[in-house]
Amino acid sequence: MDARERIFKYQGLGNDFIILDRRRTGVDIDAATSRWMCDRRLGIGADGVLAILPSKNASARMVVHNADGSIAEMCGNGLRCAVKYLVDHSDENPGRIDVETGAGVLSCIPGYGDGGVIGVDISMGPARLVAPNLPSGATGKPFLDLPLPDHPELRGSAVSMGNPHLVLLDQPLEDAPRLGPVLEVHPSFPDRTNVEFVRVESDGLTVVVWERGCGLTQACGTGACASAVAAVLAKRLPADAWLRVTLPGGDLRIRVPSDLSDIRLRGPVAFVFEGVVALPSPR
Ligand SMILES: N[C@H](CCC[C@H](N)C(=O)O)C(=O)O
Repeated sequence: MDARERIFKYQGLGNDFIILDRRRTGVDIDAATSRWMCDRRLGIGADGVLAILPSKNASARMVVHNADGSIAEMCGNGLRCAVKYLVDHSDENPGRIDVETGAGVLSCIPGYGDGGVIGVDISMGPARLVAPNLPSGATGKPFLDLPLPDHPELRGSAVSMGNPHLVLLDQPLEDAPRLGPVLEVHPSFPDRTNVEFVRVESDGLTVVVWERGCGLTQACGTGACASAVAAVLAKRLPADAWLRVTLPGGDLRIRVPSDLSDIRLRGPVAFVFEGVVALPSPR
């Protein structure tokens, strides 16, 4: 019989994740297993799986598996879920938890309420305008023009939060289902990309995200950060201020320092359920 193990479902603004705690064995899951787990009909259902593994440099290491089985460097909503899970399963209420991610070791500050951790404030590290997972032409310019078959040339901002983002300021939000899948696989991005459709408002942003490896999601933490960075670079919103970013699932708060050195992300998180699943042993 396949090995049975406990799984935990958490969500941040409706961006939902299955957590697998593999700190004892250090064994991650493969792409086929994460695809099955995320399948909302044949499996458990989620935008992704977060494997919690041992770390030499932090309390734990988080590996982000997208619903299509691909691995992402970083996930802002997922990290809030992982931090709540770690506190829920410890005897303390720490003031800070460091977690190792594909974007480095990130410091997280849990916010406590009646139900334990109800929100997390993350120092997301730097936003990068030049990175191996961004277009080679993205030489630190805030904008790049993307040739697209049968679409007027799009002007977007390529921003890496560890994972790649193409931010389209003032692109109609309703274009996301049509243009998102086309831009996700734009050849300028070596490892595909997340795509943000952004309406800039006087006091913040409204954003719809087509996520790499997931499609449309209710919220995207790194996407909210990348969108705020693009708006600050374009001088449409102020640096060094907490900005509202409204997504279909609700609001996140983002703070972009003028040097882009450490982007701050603040938002809610919730436990959904715990279960037992028979996972195929790793092939
Ligand atoms: N699909 C993303 C990872 C999840 C990011 C998102 N859920 C967040 O909260 O940052 C990628 O392939 O880069």
